[in-house]
Amino acid sequence: MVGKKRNYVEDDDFKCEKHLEAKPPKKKKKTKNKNEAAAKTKNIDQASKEAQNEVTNGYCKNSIQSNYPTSSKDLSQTHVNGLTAGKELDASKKSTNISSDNQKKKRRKKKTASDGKIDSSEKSHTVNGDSSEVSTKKKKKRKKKNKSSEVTSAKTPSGQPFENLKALVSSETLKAVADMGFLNMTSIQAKAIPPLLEGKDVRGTAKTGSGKTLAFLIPAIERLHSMKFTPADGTGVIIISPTRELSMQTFLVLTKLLKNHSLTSGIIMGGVDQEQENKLLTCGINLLVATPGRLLHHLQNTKEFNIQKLNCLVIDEADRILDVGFEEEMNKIIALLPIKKQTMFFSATKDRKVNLLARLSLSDKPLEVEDRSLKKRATVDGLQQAFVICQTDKKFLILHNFLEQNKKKKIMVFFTTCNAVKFYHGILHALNIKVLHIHGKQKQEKRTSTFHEFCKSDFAILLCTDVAARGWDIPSVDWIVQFDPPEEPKEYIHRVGRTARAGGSGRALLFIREEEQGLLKYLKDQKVTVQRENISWNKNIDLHLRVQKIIKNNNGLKVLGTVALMSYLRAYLDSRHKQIYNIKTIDVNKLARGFGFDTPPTLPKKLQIELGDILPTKEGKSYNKKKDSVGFLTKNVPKAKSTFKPSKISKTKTNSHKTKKEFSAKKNSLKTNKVQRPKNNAERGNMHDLKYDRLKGLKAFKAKDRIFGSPASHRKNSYSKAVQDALKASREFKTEAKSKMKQIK
Ligand SMILES: Nc1ncnc2c1ncn2[C@@H]1O[C@H](COP(=O)(O)OP(=O)(O)OP(=O)(O)O)[C@@H](O)[C@H]1O
Repeated sequence: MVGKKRNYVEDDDFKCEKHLEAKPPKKKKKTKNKNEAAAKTKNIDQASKEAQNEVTNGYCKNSIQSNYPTSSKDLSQTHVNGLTAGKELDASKKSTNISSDNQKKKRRKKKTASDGKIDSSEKSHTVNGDSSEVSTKKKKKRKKKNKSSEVTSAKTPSGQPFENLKALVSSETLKAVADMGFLNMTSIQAKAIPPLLEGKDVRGTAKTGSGKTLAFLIPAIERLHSMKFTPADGTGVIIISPTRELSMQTFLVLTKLLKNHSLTSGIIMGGVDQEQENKLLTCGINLLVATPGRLLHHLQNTKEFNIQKLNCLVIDEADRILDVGFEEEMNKIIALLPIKKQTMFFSATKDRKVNLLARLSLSDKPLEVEDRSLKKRATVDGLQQAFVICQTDKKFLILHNFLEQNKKKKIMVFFTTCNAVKFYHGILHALNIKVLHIHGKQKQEKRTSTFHEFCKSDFAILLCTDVAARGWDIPSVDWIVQFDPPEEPKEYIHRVGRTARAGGSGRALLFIREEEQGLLKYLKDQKVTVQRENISWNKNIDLHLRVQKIIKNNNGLKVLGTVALMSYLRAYLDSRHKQIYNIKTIDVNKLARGFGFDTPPTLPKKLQIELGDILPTKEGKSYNKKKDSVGFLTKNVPKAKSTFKPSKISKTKTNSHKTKKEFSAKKNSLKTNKVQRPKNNAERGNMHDLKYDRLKGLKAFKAKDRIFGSPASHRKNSYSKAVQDALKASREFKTEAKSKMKQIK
């Protein structure tokens, strides 16, 4: 039972760090031989594993964090990497010192320079201790891997040190921050932490990867620490994040910061057993990280969820929370929370909707804290951005070429729809390119495991949707490729923000069609500079045929491709930014080729009608003519010249049905009757009567004559010969039928 004041994952996480700390260079230096050292490490590993199991088992019963033991470990591993890198840097510094000493000695001994080099490297091996056991290949890998960490250390913010907060922040928190390897505050941290510690409401905006998480977590922890919060006080801080992965990430940073505190922390989010979460909330979670939907559920249904003493509400990526349709939930959540509380909003971009939310939840006008450099440039300095203009059918060829050339890189490739991610994952897999994929329609377990696999990898390719665009702090991502431009233009900034984080460097490549260049104007307005680049794809001409073959032989992929193409069109149809994404500019043939189809697949009628409505049909210039040439849509949708107008029938389903039926009935009757076309109005009137007669029978025809009091003979003379013949035939038919009936009787 978790009744004591403690952080549930703390032990698990802490152990991970201990495990790493178990191999300090000094200890290794002392060991006499390699075997002894290896045995020692083994023992430590085993001991730590055993202890870890105990902890995990102990908490499995009571805490929700036990759902993510591996993820916690993995993530903490990646976070701890920074520390390890720091140590290695120190070690390398030592080794250089030693090497220079050696050189002096060698100079004294008049040895050759090359000898000196060898010796110095040998020395550095001794200093690093365990590195002698590591193969050179591994060392190279590690060096590469730590590149970004080195950059991070090199570019550690030169601002105020965290030590300056000594008077305001507890020693427990400061120690944890120091243990995380952070000495100086980033700009947003230096600006936001002091007013937040004073209890002010703050709306913070700063570039991606600038350390916003610590900026809101430190004051939130300090607030509860100063109030001596215990589990019996319930929840004092709620941190809302838009995605599950971001929640987990924030939660892990939180657990690191709470390492020396007795405050409790927990996480609730979609895709996790609610019963377990109920138990967790019953225990009293002081700092709670949550996704909006699940938080609302517990606020409405879990009686034990105690928020009476709620002090602080943090909304991370506030604009995204409203974008992804959580507006209603957020309004309800805010209505259910105590009015008197401190509120913090953080994001890399601003939105008008956030103003609305700010007005709803902040008691006074919030203090605007903004990274000054945002006014000059919306993205970080270490980021190189380029765009390539390509036609829809060439996009995949360029991507394939790009991935082939960057096999040893860590790459994220963004798509607009889940179906596109699934489809291209299948195709690349069939083309023997190993890729990971993540999207919103995946089960949570799969999503989490893929996320951690990508985090851990030195080089890997991750295909993803915008579910991965916000807040993910993945180490050493080299490239952000946007295969589809973002549906929401401001999402561009968040996508490219997954690289060049914390002072590091990275590159981004955007694929756009010529007609989508409106996005560049938007980006320019947002102070994002993107350079044009030309990328070759000529070598890949036969790739298109290979993809076609794959699709032909794999029905699953064929279906996925069709669905992905449909989703693409749907996204275009539904886009709010018609000035950038205009359906009229899409050439469906090229689009289909981009999805590996020779000719476009048959689309559902509903979508056909929607497309027909939107695309120019009168002129029949581009779309219809092109479609006709490959037979696309011609089966089901009439041509522009036809009297049948889709625009009329698309209003309601029932109406359209009627009109269609009437239309085809008229057409069929005209065909089967083979009646001559009427030459003048009089004849047209007679024709109508004749058709009426044919359709409804002679009886109805005569009854009509009776009603109007005009015998059929009255109009006889004006009838054309064909009409008279028809009348004669029907009369004959009638008498014949009568006589036959008599015979039967
Ligand atoms: N003071 C600091 N010094 C050095 N590195 C830091 C500091 N604070 C945070 N970091 C590191 O910077 C990286 C980015 O931090 P964080 O995820 O908080 O950024 P963010 O501004 O929230 O980004 P995003 O807008 O993408 O969510 C993390 O790896 C974190 O460990």
